[in-house]
Amino acid sequence: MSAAQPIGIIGGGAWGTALAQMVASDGTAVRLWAYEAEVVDAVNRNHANPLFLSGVALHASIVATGAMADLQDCAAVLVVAPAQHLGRLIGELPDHGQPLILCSKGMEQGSARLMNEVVEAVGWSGPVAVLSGPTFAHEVGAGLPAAVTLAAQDRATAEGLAALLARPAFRPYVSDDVIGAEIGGVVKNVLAIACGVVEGAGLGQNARAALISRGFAEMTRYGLARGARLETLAGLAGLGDLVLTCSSTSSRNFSLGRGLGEGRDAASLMADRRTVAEGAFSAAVLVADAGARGVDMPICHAVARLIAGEVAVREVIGELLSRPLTGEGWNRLG
Ligand SMILES: NC(=O)c1ccc[n+]([C@@H]2O[C@H](COP(=O)([O-])OP(=O)(O)OC[C@H]3O[C@@H](n4cnc5c(N)ncnc54)[C@H](O)[C@@H]3O)[C@@H](O)[C@H]2O)c1
Ligand SMILES: O=P(O)(O)OC[C@H](O)CO
Repeated sequence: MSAAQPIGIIGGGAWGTALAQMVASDGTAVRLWAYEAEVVDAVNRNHANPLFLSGVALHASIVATGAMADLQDCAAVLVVAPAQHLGRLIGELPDHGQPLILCSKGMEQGSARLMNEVVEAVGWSGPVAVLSGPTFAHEVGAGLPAAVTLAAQDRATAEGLAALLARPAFRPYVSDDVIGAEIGGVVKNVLAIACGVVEGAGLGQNARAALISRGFAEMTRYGLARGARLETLAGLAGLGDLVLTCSSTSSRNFSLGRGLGEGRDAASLMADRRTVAEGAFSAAVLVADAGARGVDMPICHAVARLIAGEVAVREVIGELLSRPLTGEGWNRLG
């Protein structure tokens, strides 16, 4: 890794573009791979990405490309593609052992793989890290302060990448808990949909707070079952991101849930959007994987059924409220 080399980014959506802006804020050269030719064109001609991050004047050191080979000499590559496309895109990136920093928050449908497991299956030869935390793209793009978890199995790798990415308004906290950092992001997206439903159905703020607390218990049960550490789940990538995403209509997951709570159906809500609400793609595979591990996730299960159109909002709320009374501890399975 050398500071003189450019930093690569795969994904010209809101988050990839905001990260490009953050990295370039000290003059660092950034190569931004984007799927849409119109994004490549707008970044290179107008230093803007009106399709995904409007209103941000991008630094001139950000150069966009549609050719993955243009990222091969980068010091590190941030991977910010939607989770269902990540494996395919990394397979197109020339592998010279450069570090990958996974910034997507999702689980692969079919395989139930977390993003670091997808990369492992591709056979990437270099170090792999996960960057996750409470970070709305439009705020980071505007240069507002944010803190994230940056996790890699090898602590020296995490520290090196944290030094490469840290900026005055962007503060990575290093960790060696890759699984915990990923699970926080996956589960909070599903729970944010549930919180949106609570808002859309007008169930009140008490219900929202209860859902965040019981949702965190689900995140913790599942995370611990997969070997994550409690301190990670209670940190930026877990509870921190859960609180952010469950509290704001800036969240695409929350706003999808709000539409469901207002009585619209998932298929039409999803068809209406260009942006990705990862929780809609992760919910079913997450609860299936949790079930296979003997972990009960009733709120996430309710979201999966709503997304699939299997149940109406009123019905699912009635089911959740009529579950048998139980203890509050997060180590119990049910
Ligand atoms: N937006 C945020 O605030 C934010 C913050 C943290 C993490 N994330 C995560 O970052 C990831 C990317 O989200 P985003 O917000 O940057 O995206 P976005 O919702 O702004 O845009 C959609 C993205 O999907 C891409 N895309 C669509 N079809 C594609 C295809 N067939 N192949 C490859 N790419 C395709 C588009 O090019 C675009 O980059 C997600 O996993 C998300 O959870 C987002
Ligand atoms: O808009 P959302 O719901 O994808 O959330 C964006 C980020 O993950 C918040 O940290």
